Amino acid sequence: MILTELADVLDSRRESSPQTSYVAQLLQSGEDKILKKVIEEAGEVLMASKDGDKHHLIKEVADVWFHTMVLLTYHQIRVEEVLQELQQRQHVSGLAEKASRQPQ
Ligand SMILES: N=c1c2ncn([C@@H]3O[C@H](COP(=O)(O)OP(=O)(O)OP(=O)(O)O)[C@@H](O)[C@H]3O)c2ncn1[C@@H]1O[C@H](COP(=O)(O)O)[C@@H](O)[C@H]1O
Repeated sequence: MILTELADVLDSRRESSPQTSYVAQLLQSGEDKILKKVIEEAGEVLMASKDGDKHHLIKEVADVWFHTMVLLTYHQIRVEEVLQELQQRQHVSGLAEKASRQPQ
């Protein structure tokens, strides 16, 4: 799956030179620089959503996903842990399911 493959590449960049790798550059710049990129890209998602160009929005969401994955790599958290969290929520929540359990 693309997210786990990307996570493997990001992990491998821990050892890379910042001169040849954007990810190594970010990881070595530290948490604040990575957080700044996440916030910056989230702002760009907002603008892309408002401008009504779906292709632009797709690109900006990809940028946010990518930079949040760099943040996970920085904290040595695997993307599978986030995927697992989302998967668990499928069984936990759901307004429709809650409504179906309410007495009529
Ligand atoms: N998915 C991406 C990806 N998306 C965006 N970017 C880079 O993110 C950077 C930031 O984009 P911006 O538009 O914000 O550019 P900027 O404002 O000049 O950047 P800053 O100076 O603020 O950091 C650009 O340099 C893009 O090339 C990415 N760089 C890498 N990847 C993936 O990460 C892998 C490893 O990359 P390297 O570490 O560079 O080999 C690659 O194989 C790709 O799969």
